[in-house]
Amino acid sequence: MGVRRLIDDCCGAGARLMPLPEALAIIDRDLVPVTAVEHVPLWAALGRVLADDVTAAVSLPPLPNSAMDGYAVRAADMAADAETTLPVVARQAAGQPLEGEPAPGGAVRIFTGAPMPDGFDAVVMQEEAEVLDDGARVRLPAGVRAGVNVRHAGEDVREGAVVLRRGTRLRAQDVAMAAAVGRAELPVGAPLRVAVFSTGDELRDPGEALPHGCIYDANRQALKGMLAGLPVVVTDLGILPDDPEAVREALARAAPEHDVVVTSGGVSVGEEDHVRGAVEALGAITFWRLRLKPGKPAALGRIGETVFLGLPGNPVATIVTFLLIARPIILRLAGATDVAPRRFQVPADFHFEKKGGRREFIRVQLATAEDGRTVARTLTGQGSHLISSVVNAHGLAELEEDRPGVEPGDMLTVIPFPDTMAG
Ligand SMILES: Nc1nc2c(c(=O)[nH]1)N[C@H]1C(S)=C(S)[C@@H](COP(=O)(O)OP(=O)(O)OC[C@H]3O[C@@H](n4cnc5c(N)ncnc54)[C@H](O)[C@@H]3O)O[C@H]1N2
Ligand code: MOO
Repeated sequence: MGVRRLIDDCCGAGARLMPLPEALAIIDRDLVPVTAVEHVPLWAALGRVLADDVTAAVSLPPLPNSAMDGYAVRAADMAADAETTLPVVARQAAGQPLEGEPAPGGAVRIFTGAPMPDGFDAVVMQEEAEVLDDGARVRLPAGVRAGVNVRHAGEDVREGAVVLRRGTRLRAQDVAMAAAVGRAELPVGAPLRVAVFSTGDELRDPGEALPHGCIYDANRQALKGMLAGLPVVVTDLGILPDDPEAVREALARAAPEHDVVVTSGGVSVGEEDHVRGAVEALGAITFWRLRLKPGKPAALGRIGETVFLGLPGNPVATIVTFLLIARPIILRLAGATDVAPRRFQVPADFHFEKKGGRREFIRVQLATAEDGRTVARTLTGQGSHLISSVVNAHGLAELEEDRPGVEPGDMLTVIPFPDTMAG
């Protein structure tokens, strides 16, 4: 008979914990976009997921045009090794009709963005031109070659080209591109309906009295804050008691009205943890318990057509599992194609001993070292109950299951926090 040892930071007493990549593969395989398509004006499209490719109705630029305020010329009229003086024969401003006759042997006063007159192929910026006779003539430097300071038609975008791909989560620059190619509206996925609630008899909302043994509910605020950056409408269903009936009833009521229900707390193994049981009674659990730190008790399931996400109660575990699992799920259901968090390689500036065989996500700050390089640092303890560890961080460093720890100079994979959490 072997002697059972006390488990500190365990991988679970016997139970198999699913590795994170396996859980993400299930999400990839099983979850498909659920949102309907709606057409919205550009200002409402920001942050939404594009439901169809956008093709350019016009080339950008539509015509060859000047990159500078100055004088348009024909390179053939210019001396290669000497200054050239030309009469100013016409004027072309952006958005205005051409004034005068842009004849060969003359220069055209031109402004940034104005179309190049036919046959003119170079622009001298006005700082390099000497204006003579009150602007009737201009002396231009030697060596002006065809093409200088001219923007070519279609050099940015060709008419008919796909400029934005379906599945893109629209950023300011994407909306700018849509506008530039003439789109006033875009087809986007309807916002996902997401319900959020917390579980735990010990929880009170800030502003309420705090009886002995109680704490304020931080997780609902964290979840709503992180959801604020996603294409969703959120229903806040408040705090549920540690009571199986109440949890089951709340889930049964919320599920038909929402695409996703996210809970925090009550998914671990204690007899006060009722969330998983309620989901099993109403639907099915897809996975429960991951080889992940923090976040081991995270659960994914279904209640009817609704996706259920049970995030662990420790606040840092809630935040980490939201970023690693809930956020990609929500983006995927919303039709986005690029759903994985971005990862960057950054050298570590600290020593850290990793315990256990879970994939661990520690909170790091990105700082500038003395030699000017960006490095990852840790400032505080890493317990999953320590909210200051996320407050003082810019992102998560990912330590693979079999990694013994971190030494200064080691390369780390860092996931920066998304916008609503970034500093
Ligand atoms: N015997 C075991 N105990 C625990 C295990 C385990 O494997 N065996 N796992 C631990 C891990 S890891 C985590 S994470 C937690 C998660 O448990 P639950 O999801 O059931 O969460 P609760 O027990 O309800 O709460 C855990 C912790 O977090 C606090 N909490 C909960 N909700 C909130 C909230 N909305 N705002 C702020 N803080 C919250 C709660 O008071 C507890 O302190 O289980 C471990 N236990
Ligand atoms: O380690 Mo638990 O997984 O989040 O606190």
